[in-house]
Amino acid sequence: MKVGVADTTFARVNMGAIAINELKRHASVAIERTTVPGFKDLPVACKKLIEERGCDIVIALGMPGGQEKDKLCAHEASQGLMLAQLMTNHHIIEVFVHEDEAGDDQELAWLAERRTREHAENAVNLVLRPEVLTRMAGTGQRQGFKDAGPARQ
Ligand SMILES: Cc1nc2c(=O)[nH]c(=O)nc-2n(C[C@H](O)[C@H](O)[C@H](O)CO)c1C
Repeated sequence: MKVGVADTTFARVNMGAIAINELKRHASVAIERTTVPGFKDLPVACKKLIEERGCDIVIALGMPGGQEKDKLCAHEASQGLMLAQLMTNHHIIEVFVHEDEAGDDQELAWLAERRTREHAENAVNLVLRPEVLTRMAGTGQRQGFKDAGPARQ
């Protein structure tokens, strides 16, 4: 199995390094990494990781800033990532941590690390152990902040 890790220089946390560290904790996988300036550059970077570097799945790591134009661009980048998935028929796990989700730098660093680690584990499970995800169906998992948990009647 080969996992692609695509991250950005715009992000204020080294999310790529965290993802690689977490991937190695869960499986013996080959890893291909690429770093681009910002999240709008991620879709083609992910497509190239799949088509040219043979990745089975890619983790796309980005950090939208707090301004309105950043949020609009994040939506566009997200659509690009979905298109890249459909064009390649491979999963690209989008891990975006919005700067304004956190109250301060410390919480931003914590959130980026938690969300990245949890999604790195999801990526391994999606390809190698899909039954693990099926066992967690409907359990209200969240990546980063606390899980929502299952709804009760
Ligand atoms: C407005 C803007 N906001 C962000 C952002 O919040 N996060 C991010 O990663 N990148 C941003 N960028 C840069 C674009 O994603 C891209 O790198 C440039 O437009 C060059 O293609 C832009 C242009």
